[in-house]
Amino acid sequence: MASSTAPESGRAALLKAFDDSRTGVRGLVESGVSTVPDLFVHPDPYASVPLAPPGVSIPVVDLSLPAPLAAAAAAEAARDWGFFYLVNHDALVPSDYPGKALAAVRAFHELPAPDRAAHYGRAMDSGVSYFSNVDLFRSPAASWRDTIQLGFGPTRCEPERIPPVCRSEIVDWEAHATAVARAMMLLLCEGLGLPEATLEEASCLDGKLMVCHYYPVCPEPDRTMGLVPHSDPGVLTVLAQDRVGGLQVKHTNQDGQSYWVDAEPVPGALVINVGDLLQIMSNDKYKSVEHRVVMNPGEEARVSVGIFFNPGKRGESVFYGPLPELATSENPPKYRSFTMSEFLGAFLKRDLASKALIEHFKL
Ligand SMILES: O=C(O)CCC(=O)C(=O)O
Ligand SMILES: [Fe+2]
Repeated sequence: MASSTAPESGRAALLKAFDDSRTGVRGLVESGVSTVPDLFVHPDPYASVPLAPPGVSIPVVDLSLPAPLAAAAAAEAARDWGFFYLVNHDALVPSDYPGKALAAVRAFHELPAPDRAAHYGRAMDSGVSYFSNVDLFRSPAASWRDTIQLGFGPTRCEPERIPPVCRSEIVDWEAHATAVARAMMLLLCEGLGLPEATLEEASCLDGKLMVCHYYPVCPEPDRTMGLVPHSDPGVLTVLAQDRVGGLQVKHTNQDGQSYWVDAEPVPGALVINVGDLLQIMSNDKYKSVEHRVVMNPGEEARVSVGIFFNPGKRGESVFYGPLPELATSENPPKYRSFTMSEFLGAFLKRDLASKALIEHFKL
């Protein structure tokens, strides 16, 4: 591997060779790497912001509470943390999910290399792709992660393109997670004093991208990251994680101190988070916050499945911005309006890191 001072062209050639291997980071591990290759080395990945003191945790929203109480809890969590655990969602999610989907995704990523390689590629024409690092050719350092990505709206992927080993579980989970997202959007609207169908009527359940991540075991966990700090661009994310752990959420407390809080796996809990578009639509009432995935030092690879919910209406005459009810003369709009093609274009131009997307639309 090239040293970190290798000329840019050397790095580009190494990235291409890695991508051409078609087997992802899991393939590197299978080939027996005992160090993190330079392409994946992040300079001082864990330096900037300290870890939270023990006992600090993201809030919990209990769906078995009466609706007004659950709405108040969701609104408070979305305002103060941008993240929460959702528990007691058994009216919406069968008890064998999301476990069945997580196990099926693991089974895909642990298929023999040639079977995975057959699916590898970055094109999303069929709505399904398997690759390592969505921003591989744009980011300063690659991360220790492989992903199956699937579009479920506004155009739905061709189900027969989903690898058979995880096909039915992924399709089932998409339906269950959508039921959860609908319930969350109702609560979050209620928490803003809006008619409960406001977000759904703005088509926010109709654009869906699913990411099925696999974070292989890492020989030098302190030198790389699973996923760099970023905020999610969409409206709302529903995330299921297995029991390995590694997700961290940045939180600033009332004294203005920022730290990373472990979103440890909680059995029976989903993780829900606010995306940049919901921060914009809520005119900053709700916050989209940075999160990242650190490498776990253990002997087990981590699996997570996220679904990003976005507006499905993409026409050039459909504009998104602060909801009119929330942008008043006392509380003027903090963002300008834009079409989804402008929004997604701005998102695709950057690497994953930073919250620059929201700044781009700030008034
Ligand atoms: O793997 C995780 O826990 C987080 C994934 C995530 O933040 C993302 O895909 O945007
Ligand atoms: Fe994320």
